Amino acid sequence: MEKICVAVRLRPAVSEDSTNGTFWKVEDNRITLHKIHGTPLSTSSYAFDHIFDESSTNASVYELLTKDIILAALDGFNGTAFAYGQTSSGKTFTMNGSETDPGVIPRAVRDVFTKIETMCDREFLIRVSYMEIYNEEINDLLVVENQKLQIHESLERGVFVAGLREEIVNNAEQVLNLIKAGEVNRHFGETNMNVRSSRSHTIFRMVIESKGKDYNSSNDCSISDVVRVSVLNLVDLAGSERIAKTGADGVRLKEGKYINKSLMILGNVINKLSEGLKQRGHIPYRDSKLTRILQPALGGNAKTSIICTIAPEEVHIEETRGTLQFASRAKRITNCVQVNEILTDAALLKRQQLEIEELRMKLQGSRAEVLEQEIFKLRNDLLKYEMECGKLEMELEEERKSRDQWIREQRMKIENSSTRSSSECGTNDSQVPGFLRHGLMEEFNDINRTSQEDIFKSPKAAPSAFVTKRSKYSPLPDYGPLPIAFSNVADEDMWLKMNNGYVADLDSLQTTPNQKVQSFPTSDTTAGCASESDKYEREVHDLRQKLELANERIHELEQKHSEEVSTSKQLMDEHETPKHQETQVFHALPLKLSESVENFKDSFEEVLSVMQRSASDGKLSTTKMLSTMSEIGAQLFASLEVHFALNMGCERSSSAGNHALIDEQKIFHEKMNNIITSLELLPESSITEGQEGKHQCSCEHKGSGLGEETAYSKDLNERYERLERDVLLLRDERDSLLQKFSESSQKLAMVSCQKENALKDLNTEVQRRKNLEGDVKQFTAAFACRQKSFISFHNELNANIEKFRAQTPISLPKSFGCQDLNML
Ligand SMILES: Nc1ncnc2c1ncn2[C@@H]1O[C@H](COP(=O)(O)OP(=O)(O)OP(=O)(O)O)[C@@H](O)[C@H]1O
Repeated sequence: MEKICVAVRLRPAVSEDSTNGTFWKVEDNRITLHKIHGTPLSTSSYAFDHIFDESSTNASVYELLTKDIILAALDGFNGTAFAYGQTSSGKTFTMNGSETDPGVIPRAVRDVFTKIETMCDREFLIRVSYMEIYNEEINDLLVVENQKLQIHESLERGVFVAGLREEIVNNAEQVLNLIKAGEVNRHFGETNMNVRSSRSHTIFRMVIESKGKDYNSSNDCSISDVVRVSVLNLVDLAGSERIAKTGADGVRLKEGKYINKSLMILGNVINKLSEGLKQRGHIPYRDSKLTRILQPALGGNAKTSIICTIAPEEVHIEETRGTLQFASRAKRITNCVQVNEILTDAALLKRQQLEIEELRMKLQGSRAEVLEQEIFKLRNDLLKYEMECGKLEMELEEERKSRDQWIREQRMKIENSSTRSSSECGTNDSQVPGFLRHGLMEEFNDINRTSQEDIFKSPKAAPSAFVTKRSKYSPLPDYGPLPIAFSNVADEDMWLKMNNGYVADLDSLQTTPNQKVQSFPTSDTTAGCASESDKYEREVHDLRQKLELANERIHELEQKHSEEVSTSKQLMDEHETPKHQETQVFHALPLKLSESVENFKDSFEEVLSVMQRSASDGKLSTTKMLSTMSEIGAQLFASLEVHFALNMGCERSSSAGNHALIDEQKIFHEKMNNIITSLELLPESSITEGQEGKHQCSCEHKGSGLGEETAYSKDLNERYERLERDVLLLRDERDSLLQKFSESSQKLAMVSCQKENALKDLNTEVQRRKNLEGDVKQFTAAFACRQKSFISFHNELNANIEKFRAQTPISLPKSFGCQDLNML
């Protein structure tokens, strides 16, 4: 990565009164706007790689800024140098120069050829072209007829102008003459700012090709076979202009618009490139022909330098600031520079031959490595598969055991029953009817045999569902029993043998169980292949049988799972019912309590109304009233207490609880009725007594009656307060019940959640088993696939070697393989 080199050149002032208020002052690599006789303006201070003041010469600009790029171009690096600035700021003067002070381009041309002469060890081929971009059209300055040329891009040449004349040149004079000729065709025009203003951007291009002179005939790729190609662009841009200042109209105006537009796009590209790599996004190179052609120089593979020319006049201060800001942004751009080397056909051939040789050397080792890796992979696969088989075998063993157990039980039962029937009927075995004796004994002998022998051989008869189920594994009686240990079967040797000899189509076995394994003998099939083939066929069948067993097992597990699911559901339902009842009770409890209170309230009101009546009739003495009230209160609270206790105790809606409540209600009613009756049946005497007493009292103690009433109301207040407290207590009680209810609901939810998790686990287990089954199938398929690929690889290799032997004049050793051919 390399930063673009940016310099600023201040042209000498062209008018006397240019420094009235401010002036640009150059100090080392910094340029600052100063006030006349005053301080520098810190906001207008810029630093660059180089700053050339008014007294600078083109020679110094070239030496410091461009020479390195020109020399690097001779070493194969792309290079670009361009001048940027407002109109009349000295771009053309810098690039082309004058008779006395040649500019960058003539100096570069001379330097190129001077340097070439010193590079005796290399041969150079230099082609030059000269073009302009005028009103966004590319014209060839060396051939007037070549107008409106198009830009193309190719992998080999990158971005290029199609149809542009490229002149092969041998010396500097030749090039300078071509430039001179091209200058004639260039568009210049007069504006208020510049009598000879460039109306187009010009690009002088040198394509420098070189290769080493010494030729080394050894096998190594000689440096003379490597060609360096670099492109050197020396660009004189048209200057940005303010129409008000240039006074352009008509053609000049149109030109000015094109110039400004393309410079604006150049500014955009520079802006984008000056942003960080992450932020920059799309770079609009294609928005103008200028940026498209300069694309490699801007953020691409080129060493680039920019000379920004500025005018010192105060009147141009804004344009100068603009140019300096452009230069500041350009300073942040980095290019990725590398030598451009291409190979001649001979070099390519040599390099490829070397590579082939290297590969050939490696081949022996690499082939073995590849095979080893393959074997290692297969071994791993086999290990996995063996583990799976081991698992299946264990399951199978369990099945066997359970079946044997079942058979033993059945045998015992039969034996018992036959003993019973013999003793009951007074017969012995010989007396059992032949068909029965034969049937039973035959059947269980068969079962016994089946349990002891190969489980894949079906019993002759099917005495139970269990054996019937197992009998479906029987249609392969031709094959031997399962190998004792599967790990002994498929090993590295087996793979090697198989790949040397034949291949079994396991895919077809997968779909058509009864089909025989097909083998494909090759030219070097050995006699032992047939027996090997049989062995592998058997193994494949065994594997298939194991797979089927696994399927069966999975099926059983699924059944178990579904049974468990249904059991769980049942449990859930059972759990739900009491929960529902509980919920109902909890909801009903406050209602019941309020019902009870309501009932008591009715009874109490009834008694109170009787008492009020009696009191107003004068039937009831205060003492009696008080004692009756106390009695009623005591009864009421006692009954309420009982009610609450019953409601709480019997909240699970037991009918006994309800009956007790009703009974308690009845008792209370009876008591109240008794009180009412006793009040209504008060003897007249007592009333009179009471009245007299009352009268007496009123006469004798006028004030004491008032005292009684006050005590009475006080008593009532107290009772009222007590009742209120009780109501509060009841409310608290109700709240705590509700609290308990919500806690219980939460617990219930937790239990349900646990239940669901258990169900999920069960499902996962089933899924896992299914996946396992899939894996086993996949492995079987991969097994077959690998066999095929080994055979085809072998055949292809042989064919390629034969083909190559026939085609190539180079005699190759026998070990030369197909990889060498691919490389070629
Ligand atoms: N460093 C310099 N020393 C002496 N004269 C200069 C210098 N720079 C520019 N000039 C003079 O200033 C005038 C304008 O310069 P030039 O034509 O190079 O400007 P330009 O930037 O190319 O303008 P345009 O963009 O319009 O083509 C010319 O007469 C040129 O000789």
